[in-house]
Amino acid sequence: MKNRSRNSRSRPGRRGNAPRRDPMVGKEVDVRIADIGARGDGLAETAAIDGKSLLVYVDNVLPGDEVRVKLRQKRGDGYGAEVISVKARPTPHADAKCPHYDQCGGCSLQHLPDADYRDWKRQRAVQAVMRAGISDRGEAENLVGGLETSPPASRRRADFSVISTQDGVFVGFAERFSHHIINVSGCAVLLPDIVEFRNHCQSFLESLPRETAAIVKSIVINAADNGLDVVIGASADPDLDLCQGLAELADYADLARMAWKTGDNPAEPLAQRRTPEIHFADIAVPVPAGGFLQATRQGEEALTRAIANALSHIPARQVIDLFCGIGSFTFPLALQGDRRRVLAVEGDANAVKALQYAVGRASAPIEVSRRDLFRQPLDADDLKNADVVLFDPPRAGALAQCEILADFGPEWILAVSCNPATFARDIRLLRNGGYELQKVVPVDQFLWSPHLEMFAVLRRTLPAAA
Ligand SMILES: C[S@@+](CC[C@H](N)C(=O)[O-])C[C@H]1O[C@@H](n2cnc3c(N)ncnc32)[C@H](O)[C@@H]1O
Repeated sequence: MKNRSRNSRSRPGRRGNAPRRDPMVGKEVDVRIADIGARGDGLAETAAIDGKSLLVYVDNVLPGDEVRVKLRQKRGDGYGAEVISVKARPTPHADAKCPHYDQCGGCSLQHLPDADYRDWKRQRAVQAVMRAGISDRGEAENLVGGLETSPPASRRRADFSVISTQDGVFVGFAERFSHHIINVSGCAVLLPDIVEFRNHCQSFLESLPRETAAIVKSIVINAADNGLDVVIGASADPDLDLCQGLAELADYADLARMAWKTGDNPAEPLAQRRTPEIHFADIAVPVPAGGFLQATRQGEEALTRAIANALSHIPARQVIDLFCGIGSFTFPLALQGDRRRVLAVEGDANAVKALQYAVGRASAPIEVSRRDLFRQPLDADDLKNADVVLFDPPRAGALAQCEILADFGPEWILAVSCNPATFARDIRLLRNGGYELQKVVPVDQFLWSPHLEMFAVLRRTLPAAA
């Protein structure tokens, strides 16, 4: 059953200005899939239509597939398109691992045979290295190591959207090609505890009057080491009955904590049995409500291992950990292998507070600083005593900081990135400043999706600016 959201209704008063319908939308064409693009869709070129061939992006296909497609919506320089019929599939598609695969917009690459999937992901890293300026494919291939993949059922964070309509309650992810939310009562990538709690939430919301359930808009779940940490996002505050019902649900599911967040207000705890904690290098760190965690424990371990391997060749006493969050890498940097002094820098107040608390309890050689690294990156003076800088920015990358590192960075830089596009831009900047890219490790924490994390080692080969 579809959920009808306000977004999908036509808006009165705008009809007179409605844009003209694109005459290409709805056309049916035959295509042969040439490749899988960066967002995971099949890429194909149509035969000439009105004298011009078009690029189409097709979901759920493999290179070599011959399919008839219907053009849906304009997308960049081409059109998104939907398969109407299949003429040939020279490579058999892999069986879907998830019951919602046909509908869910989440992990769209389950139909790739495993070896092809792994190769496609690794090639995303090779392409990013080439976009960073290493144009020789052989050289780029040599720099990129094997893909580190997380297993199914290991994702420890879920951001579910929630919508309650006359057709029912929907707690899940957006459907492919639409804003409709589908119920994901089973999920091949999430930890089973998260899926089970999602199912409890749906039943609970279905038991409420519709206008009460309708204030709930999202459910964010982090799996801490000692239980689930849940934040319910809503458009209004809960009344006493709802608070009571939710506290009972939290108790029944043995959650570590449940919090409520109205609009942009801070999350307020509704029920807490234990402070949610996560361990880095055996140090327990309290997890802020809805705070950032690496998506899987295995992914975090792969990145930590890659950092440790790099540092085993680098004599480093002073390390700067930029965009450090609650310290996934900070504690291993300070406490594993050679002990090092670490300056850990982060913009989010809750993350800084949690990290400071854990550093104090562990008496670790770590100084924590809160700073907006987009507006106020570390300058030459801040960087002068560092042997190594590690950075792990959000998807936007670390442009402002890399501009300064290119001129004044230390001998070694370790870069972690969750976005191949900004990774390429930032690494290019550093290379132009005199760094050599020595190694890249691709880390797959988002199984069967186009997302990819990368770790890179860079060494200065030209002197820093005076
Ligand atoms: C990809 S996470 C990495 C966190 C940490 N390294 C880890 O592995 O857990 C990016 C971090 O950058 C922080 N961040 C985002 N924008 C920032 C900014 N402008 N200045 C400083 N930190 C920022 C986020 O709060 C988040 O903790």
